[in-house]
Amino acid sequence: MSSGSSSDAPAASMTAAAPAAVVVEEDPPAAAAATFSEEQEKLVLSAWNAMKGEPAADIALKFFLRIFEIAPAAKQMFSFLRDSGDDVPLESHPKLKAHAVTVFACESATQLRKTGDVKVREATLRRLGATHVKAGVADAHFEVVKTALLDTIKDAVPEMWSPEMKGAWEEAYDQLAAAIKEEMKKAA
Ligand code: HEM
Repeated sequence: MSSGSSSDAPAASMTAAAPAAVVVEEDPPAAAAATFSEEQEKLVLSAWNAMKGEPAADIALKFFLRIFEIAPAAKQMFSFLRDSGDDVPLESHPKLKAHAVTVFACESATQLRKTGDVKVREATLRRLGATHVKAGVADAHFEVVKTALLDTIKDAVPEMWSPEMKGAWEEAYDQLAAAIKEEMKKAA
C-alpha cells in the first residue's frame, strides 16, 4: 500500500520509494519482493478493462490535459508541444494523444504479469530513464502525473472507485515511477 499519498495531496509531498518489487526481466524470480498483491493486480486490470476500447484514447488524453491543468509549465518539456507553439489546440494534437496512450498502456502493461510483480524490460527501463532525464523531468513531476492518473481513472470508472482501487493504482504507479527514477539517476 502506498504511504498516505492521495490524489488530493500536494504535488511534492512524497519521497521516492525504493523500487523493491520492480523486477528487471533478466533477474531470477526469487529476487522479487512481491508487494503488489494479486487482489491489487485484479483491481488495476478490472479498471483497465472497463476503460479499454473506443474511448481509451479519450481517457488517456484527458489524463494528459489534467497533467497540464495541474502543472501548465510541464508543457514546455514536451518537444512536440514546444515545436508547434500555440497553433495546434492541445486536444487535437496527434503526438500528444499518442504519447498519452503510451503512458497509459505502459502503466497497465506492467500489471499483466502473472506473478503480481511489476516487471519492466531492462531495455525499456533504460530508454525511459534516458528520455525523462533528457526532457528535464524531476521527482515532483511524477507526483503531478500520479495525481492526474488517479483523477482520470476515478472520473472514468466512478462506480468502481474505492480506497482499495486507488491503493492498487498508487502501488503500481509508485513502483513503476521508482524504477524509472532509478534509471534516471544512472542516466544523469
Ligand atoms: C510512470 C510514469 C511514466 C511513464 C510510464 C512514462 C512513459 C513515457 C514513454 C513511454 C515515453 C515515450 C518515449 C520513450 O519511450 O522513451 C515518455 C516520454 C516522455 N515523458 Fe514520460 N512517463 C512517465 C512519467 C513522466 C513524467 C512524470 C513526466 C513529466 C511531466 C513525463 C514527461 C515525458 C516527456 C517530456 C517525454 C518526451 C516527450 C517528447 O518530447 O517526445 N513522463 N514517457
